[in-house]
Amino acid sequence: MIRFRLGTRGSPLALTQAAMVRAALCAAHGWHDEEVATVIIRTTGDRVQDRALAEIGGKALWTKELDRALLDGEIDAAVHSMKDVETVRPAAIRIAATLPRADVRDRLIGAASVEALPRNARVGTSSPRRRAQLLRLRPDLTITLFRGNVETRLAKLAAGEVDATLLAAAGLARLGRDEVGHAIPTDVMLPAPAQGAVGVEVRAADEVAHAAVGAIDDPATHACIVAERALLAALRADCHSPVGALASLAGETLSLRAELLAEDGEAHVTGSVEGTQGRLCGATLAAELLDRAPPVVRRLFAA
Ligand SMILES: NCc1[nH]cc(CCC(=O)O)c1CC(=O)O
Repeated sequence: MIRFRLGTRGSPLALTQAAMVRAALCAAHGWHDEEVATVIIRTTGDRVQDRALAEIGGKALWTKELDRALLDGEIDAAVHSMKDVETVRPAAIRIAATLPRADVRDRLIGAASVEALPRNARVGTSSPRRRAQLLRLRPDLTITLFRGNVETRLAKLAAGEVDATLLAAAGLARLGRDEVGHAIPTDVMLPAPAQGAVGVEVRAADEVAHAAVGAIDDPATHACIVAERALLAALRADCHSPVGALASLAGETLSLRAELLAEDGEAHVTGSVEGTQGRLCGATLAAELLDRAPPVVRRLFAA
């Protein structure tokens, strides 16, 4: 008997994350593996491999089809890498759980550190944040567009298309590739908001699914993700914006750090805030950063 249907993208990373959610649900409710169905949903982002995602312009590249399947009742919940989830979600959908967060850092593959990259090295990434952060530290680098799932990128690197690339430690670890590359400390490069967090969304009106999924929520991770996403929302930014952000929780106190950059890293602004309320921390820090941002940075963002 199928008790619960989990929707996911079909990439190896997405399937691994869906399996983690399934295992957590089974452990929490005493269900058997075969009682949780994994429904693979193909998304626009999976089909478009050759252009920068930011260039396509459309948002919701990874979530639109999962949202539709969820709202149509084809699935009971959708599993996401939270960093790919749009800043503003439909009112009929809500985040019911985040799994305990993995290593939040990026890993550099191809050199031991950003400083150790050879002069004028070519680094492949399609992330505007990683591009801006790298160019800020190393204006001599050539950043080239790099797409595809984790294994594709590692293959392109091995084939010599670029000298180095950056990938999230969390994704590498989930694919059993944790030994690849070198972790970049978060004080050198702040990760993307919500990097390393797997989230599960349900229909806002589905109390049964909400309760079932809520049982696997990690409240500390959830609080941090709320703060980081609130910052993005206040900036009217999304996962294609040159923004790094990282929250941590000590007791009741949230600490949120963030960085906004110009596209080519020629200017940036960083700051931090502490508080007990994630949404307020995010909004406060966003306003404070916008206030201090150089014009070339400010014009990329909101308000
Ligand atoms: N944008 C792709 C994406 N979305 C989530 C992860 C990694 C897993 C995570 O951050 O939870 C990745 C790959 C990467 O950035 O290297």
